[in-house]
Amino acid sequence: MRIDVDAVTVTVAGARLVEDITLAADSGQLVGLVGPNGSGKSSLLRCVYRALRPTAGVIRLDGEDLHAMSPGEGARRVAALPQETVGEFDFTVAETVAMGRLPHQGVTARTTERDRAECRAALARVGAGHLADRGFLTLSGGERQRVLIARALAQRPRILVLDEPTNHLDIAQQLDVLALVGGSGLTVLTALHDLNLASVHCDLLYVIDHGRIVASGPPAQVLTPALLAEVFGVRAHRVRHPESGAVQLLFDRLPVPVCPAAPS
Ligand SMILES: Nc1ncnc2c1ncn2[C@@H]1O[C@H](COP(=O)(O)OP(=O)(O)OP(=O)(O)O)[C@@H](O)[C@H]1O
Repeated sequence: MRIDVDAVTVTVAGARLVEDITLAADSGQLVGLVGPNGSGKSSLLRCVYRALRPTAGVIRLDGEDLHAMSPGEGARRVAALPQETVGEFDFTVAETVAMGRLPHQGVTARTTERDRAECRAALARVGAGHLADRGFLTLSGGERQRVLIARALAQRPRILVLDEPTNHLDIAQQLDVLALVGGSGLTVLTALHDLNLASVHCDLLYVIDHGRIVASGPPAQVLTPALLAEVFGVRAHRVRHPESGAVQLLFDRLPVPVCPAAPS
């Protein structure tokens, strides 16, 4: 399923968080959103998983206005892994993943054998089948992250929205999660801070700065030293991965400009 974000602006309490953003992810693409802290990545993603409504602009899924859909219709198409998911209640892992099936259940919310099978399969895909009976709140950060990805997969969406999915994960798990979502066949829109992971795994990158898209394209075209200096304030050296040939980056901090002293 294709997603088109068309001229989306988000204003909250007079603050413009996202300004006139247009981007697209084609069916099956893994599209990365990169940008400094506070640049607006989460705010844009929140619009795509409908935690926020754009102040202007429209988001379309295969041409249909996402925000005109019912909550159930939206949830059968888009699943999300928000940046920080705070669970107050001590559900088991199996119960947590089962919440992903709610959009497929009628008003009775009756769990079927198919729901249970989908949940078991989703947990197995993220290598967390053995955690099914554990309390969610007893899990490590990395285990929680995998369970929440399983919940999103159990939802059987067409589009997956991930906000920093590699947070809390060790390096092997980071690589596994991105390979998993990249090979899922779903259209994936993800915020990522690790530009080297983004370079290897994303088909397309959008760079966001101060709420606006400032560059877009295939990673090797986008991640240039000039752009990284301007947007992130770092000096980047590009090297090629010796086996895959993918662009990888080594960083130095650029000197932070010193503000001239105010006249006394
Ligand atoms: N509800 C809100 N009210 C006011 N300002 C907000 C609100 N939500 C976010 N912001 C501000 O909007 C800006 C963009 O925040 P956002 O979380 O979208 O950035 P981000 O790129 O995801 O950042 P990070 O990489 O640190 O997660 C920040 O300055 C943030 O403080």
